[in-house]
Amino acid sequence: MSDTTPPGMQPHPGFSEEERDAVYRAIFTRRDVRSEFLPDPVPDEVLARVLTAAHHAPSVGFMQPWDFLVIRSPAVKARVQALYRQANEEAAQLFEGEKQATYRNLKLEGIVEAPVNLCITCDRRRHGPVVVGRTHIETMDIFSSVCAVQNLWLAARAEGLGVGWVSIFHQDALRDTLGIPRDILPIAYLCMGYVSQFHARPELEKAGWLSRLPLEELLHFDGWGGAAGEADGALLGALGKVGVNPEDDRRSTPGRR
Ligand SMILES: Cc1cc2c(cc1C)N(C[C@H](O)[C@H](O)[C@H](O)COP(=O)(O)O)c1[nH]c(=O)[nH]c(=O)c1N2
Repeated sequence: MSDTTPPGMQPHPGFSEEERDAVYRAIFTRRDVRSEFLPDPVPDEVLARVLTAAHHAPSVGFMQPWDFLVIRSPAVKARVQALYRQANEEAAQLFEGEKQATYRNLKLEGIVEAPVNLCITCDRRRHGPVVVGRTHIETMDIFSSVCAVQNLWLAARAEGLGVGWVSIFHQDALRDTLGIPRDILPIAYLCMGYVSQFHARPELEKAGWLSRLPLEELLHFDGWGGAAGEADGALLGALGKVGVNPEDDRRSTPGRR
């Protein structure tokens, strides 16, 4: 197979069925984790793999605008958690009545329990003001850093590691606490570690906050609001057959394989 591969090209574009299924399994079983972290340390080889996966994300103009802060110090984590608590109190006030009570019952971070915290940033000036692909939409650098977050999140899931994204912070306060320069944007604060188990469905869905929207209702054909034509019927039929994730919570996937 590789005999005919031209230099600089990959030997074969396809995945075996098993490899393909493993990718989808990582996607469909990835969860935002807040409560199930175990204290077990994350081996450096594993951390190196998920960070390298993040660094191999796509980026506008190959800008690679990210940096990765690896936070393991309990003192730093405690300071970050204090920022979260203050912001979360402000957040709770934004909801009224029963919704506020439900909000207050949600656990929305695992900063101290997770053995590793990561902050992924975006250097908006990396490689100068003109970047291929970012000439008209300036926020493309931010989107690129988010791609790194997603790569890391999926790689972590494949490693049996849970990741929780915490975004309830004043951005400047987070910057100051972590010594991040003013011109660098903190994109994601992530809590990561091995977990006792992964929830089968998003926790916000389990808590009755919101549920997954039907994908069919989010599809538009040949323009915004475009209805499905005859040619689109097979796609709509196929959507219903995609095996995703057991809806049954009892079948939550074990953290370690
Ligand atoms: C940009 C961004 C920001 C946040 C999140 C996600 C993303 C993409 N999520 C996680 C979010 O609640 C979760 O992804 C959804 O509820 C769907 O659940 P699963 O990720 O499928 O488990 C999240 N979760 C949380 O507990 N505290 C938070 O501050 C945030 N912030």
